[in-house]
Amino acid sequence: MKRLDDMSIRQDRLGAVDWSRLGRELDASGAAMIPGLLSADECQSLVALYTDDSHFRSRVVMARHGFGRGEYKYFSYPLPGLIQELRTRFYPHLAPIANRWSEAMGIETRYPADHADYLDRCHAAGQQRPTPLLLQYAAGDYNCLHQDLYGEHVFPLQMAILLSRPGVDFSGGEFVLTEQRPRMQTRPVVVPLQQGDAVIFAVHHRPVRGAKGIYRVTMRHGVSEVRAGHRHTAGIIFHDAT
Ligand SMILES: O=C(O)CCC(=O)C(=O)O
Ligand SMILES: [Fe+2]
Repeated sequence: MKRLDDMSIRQDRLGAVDWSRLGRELDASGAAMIPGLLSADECQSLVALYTDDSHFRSRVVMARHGFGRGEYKYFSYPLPGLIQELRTRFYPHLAPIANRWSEAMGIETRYPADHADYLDRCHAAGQQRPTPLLLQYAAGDYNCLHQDLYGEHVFPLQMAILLSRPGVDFSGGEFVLTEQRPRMQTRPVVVPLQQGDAVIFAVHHRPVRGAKGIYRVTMRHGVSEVRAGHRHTAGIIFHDAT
């Protein structure tokens, strides 16, 4: 297993991401998958970090807060190399989509091209604590539908990466999104992730073009019950927390 700080995502894997497809899928449904973003080795290295508390600022037991069942840990700064790299290298591709969404929804916020500049804005507003996290679920665990909001500043897209193998390490535990449309019933979406696959999705709102113009839908995400085994994920949120 490689040491995480020596790791850097292979250029070809980021180079292989079809950013225009990603943008089209996000515009159409509020979520887009990136198959095979991380190797099995990289996934295992991230899972192995979970038990080493020197990497984390806090641990949350979900049942204590009514969030579901299972637990997660927020990384501390400096982030492990791979997580830092994913966060800074994805952001510039997502900021134009975020800006397009702001404009479509009539929101004034615009996002700078570089993640460091966006973090400066969060930090100046008192959102200084890192939000990337690792989640761990055992049989019977689940994650209630939620939105990862941590203050006034919200970057409207986030990423989750499945680190475990469905059908081998765990069963059940599907990544779920819901979309609540004005005056309509809520639409569910299941994202069929394999180990190393990432999903980019809307944090809380996204614009949808309807017959009478653009309207705003509310998104939530969660995880259905894990039926057997253990499931790990990495979450990358682009705003920091108060
Ligand atoms: O475990 C998952 O797939 C969901 C993780 C999550 O809620 C997040 O990354 O924000
Ligand atoms: Fe989440």
